[in-house]
Amino acid sequence: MAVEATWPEGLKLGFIGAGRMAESISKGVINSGLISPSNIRTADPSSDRRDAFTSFGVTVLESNSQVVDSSDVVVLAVKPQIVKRVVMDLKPHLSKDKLLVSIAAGIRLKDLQDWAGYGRLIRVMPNTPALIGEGASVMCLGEMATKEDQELVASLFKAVGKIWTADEKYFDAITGLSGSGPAYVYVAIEALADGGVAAGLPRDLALGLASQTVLGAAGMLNTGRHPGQLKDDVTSPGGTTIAGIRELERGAFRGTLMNAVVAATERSRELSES
Ligand SMILES: NC(=O)C1=CN([C@@H]2O[C@H](COP(=O)(O)OP(=O)(O)OC[C@H]3O[C@@H](n4cnc5c(N)ncnc54)[C@H](O)[C@@H]3O)[C@@H](O)[C@H]2O)C=CC1
Ligand SMILES: O=C(O)[C@@H]1CCC=N1
Repeated sequence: MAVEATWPEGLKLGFIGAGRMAESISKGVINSGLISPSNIRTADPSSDRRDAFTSFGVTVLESNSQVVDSSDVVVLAVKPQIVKRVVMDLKPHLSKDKLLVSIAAGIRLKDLQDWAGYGRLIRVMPNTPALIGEGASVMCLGEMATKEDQELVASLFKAVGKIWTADEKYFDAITGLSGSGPAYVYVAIEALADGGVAAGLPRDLALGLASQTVLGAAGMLNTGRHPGQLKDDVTSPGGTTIAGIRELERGAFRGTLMNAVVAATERSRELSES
């Protein structure tokens, strides 16, 4: 049986950076009922982003150091390129009583540990469907992270979807698959809708059908059946589906998706080496 997500009463969660991923996680945990907005705080140089967080009840502070000072768990949610500077600026405020969680693509635990000066760190690769409680997240633990820290972060991300623990060596590939993956699916939905329009459907109907078809097809995996079996169930001999699949194969659909995951993995690796 799945363990229920719990969050200790009054424990404060801070986000350094109030961008899209921080918003997906915050709204996801608020909507799940795990944490109330009054126990979440953030800071961001963009007034639009500050206003966005204020609008759903999160406390917006003046500086990153205020977020750290007033939080027990601090999520680094800025772009990978500025993580080093941000963490080094925060170093005087960081100490072992803070659990630091990084969601930055391509930023390794050992670098974070050097910059932060301690190892009570957890690295997580989430994805944006956390917003609707359907996120896919993976974590790996820094040297000093405890079993309780792992459970706390598991609770946080379980409230917004599914969470796995994996060795850090897999993180570039995880980023290329589940971190970036929602975007590949949106491109596919857009293309399916365009196909419907090309075949004469009104745009609204085409987009509605494309979205619901992808949602329903993904939900069918909960039956436990393999995607190949589910594909065969749709595909009548000499029918319409095999005519469509033949075109997909002609266009190297599978190879193209595989290459997309590998290209994103390589980009994550580059970010970790820069
Ligand atoms: N967007 C996604 O689907 C995913 C993003 N990530 C990671 O999450 C992190 C954030 O990405 P997004 O939310 O997409 O980016 P974003 O650009 O939406 O958010 C970053 C935020 O940081 C703010 N910021 C810039 N400088 C700052 C500073 N010095 N201090 C505090 N805030 C500052 C920006 O104004 C912006 O609002 C990245 O490291 C990314 O690799 C991880 C998984 C998925
Ligand atoms: O595109 C990016 O770099 C981030 C990391 C995973 C998803 N978005």
